[in-house]
Amino acid sequence: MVKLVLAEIFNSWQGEGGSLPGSTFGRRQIFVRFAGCDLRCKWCDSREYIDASGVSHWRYEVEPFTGKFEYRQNPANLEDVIKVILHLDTGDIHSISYTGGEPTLQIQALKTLMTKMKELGFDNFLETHGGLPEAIRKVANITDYASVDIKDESAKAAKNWRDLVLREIESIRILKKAGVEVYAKLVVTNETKLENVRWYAELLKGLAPLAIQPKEPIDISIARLMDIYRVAAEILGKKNVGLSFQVHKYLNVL
Ligand SMILES: C[S@@+](CC[C@H](N)C(=O)[O-])C[C@H]1O[C@@H](n2cnc3c(N)ncnc32)[C@H](O)[C@@H]1O
Ligand SMILES: Nc1nc2[nH]cc(C(=O)O)c2c(=O)[nH]1
Ligand code: SF4
Ligand SMILES: [Mg+2]
Repeated sequence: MVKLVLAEIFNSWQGEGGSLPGSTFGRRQIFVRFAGCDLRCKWCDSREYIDASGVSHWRYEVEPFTGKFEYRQNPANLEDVIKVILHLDTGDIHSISYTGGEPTLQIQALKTLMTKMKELGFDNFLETHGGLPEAIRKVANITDYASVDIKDESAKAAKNWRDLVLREIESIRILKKAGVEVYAKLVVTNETKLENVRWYAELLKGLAPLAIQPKEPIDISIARLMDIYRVAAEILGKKNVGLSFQVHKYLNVL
């Protein structure tokens, strides 16, 4: 039987991605948040879920936006997960979002769930750090949309940060080749270096658009954000860069 180590399932609006192609910002989604991550971004807002061994239960919304949850023990059964997703289907669901933690760490279970959701008529949106291109390859042909983070040096996500960025680019290449609508997301901080932004933009040129997302809570200055944007646009082209904010946090929804 297929098992998944999950954190939560809920129904909301996609709050990130801005207006770039590949973004599903503002669309209704059912979010499936996987537990466990192999990176340690210093500003991660899902920190309580990145050590999977500490996530004994997953929770699911009883009804959308009620704030009422029920809890089940991990690992979850695929059948229960599908039942919960279908119960949360409000009839206006654009796509199912797989996030985390890092969903691609449980690639076999993720692939089974994504395949099942396609069979049930849903589109798949993958939110990933992209650091595992070999895993990405296994789900590329059942993914409709993907947001792949490029981890900035200031995130201090991993020891070999440059290698991580190159793997993220490789994941984007694999997704694009499979026909996925993919964009890259860069979370920027007041420590983000312009020379690094130039490097990411060179790597992404001709490959995917870039959403620049200020780290929350926002402390980067507007002047700095403008500099980062301009440097990226000079290399990627004016139409291939945009801002993204975590709008769900302003709405106070999940
Ligand atoms: C929690 S991560 C899970 C998916 C995957 N592990 C990743 O990092 O892409 C979901 C998204 O939230 C973003 N994020 C997490 N914490 C953030 C923060 N404090 N400010 C802005 N974006 C944040 C991540 O960069 C990522 O794009
Ligand atoms: N509404 C909403 N939009 C989101 N976009 C990315 C999210 C994530 O944590 O992956 C997220 C999330 O947790 N909630
Ligand atoms: S990769 Fe994603 S889940 Fe993992 S620590 Fe970074 S932001 Fe959090
Ligand atoms: Mg989030």
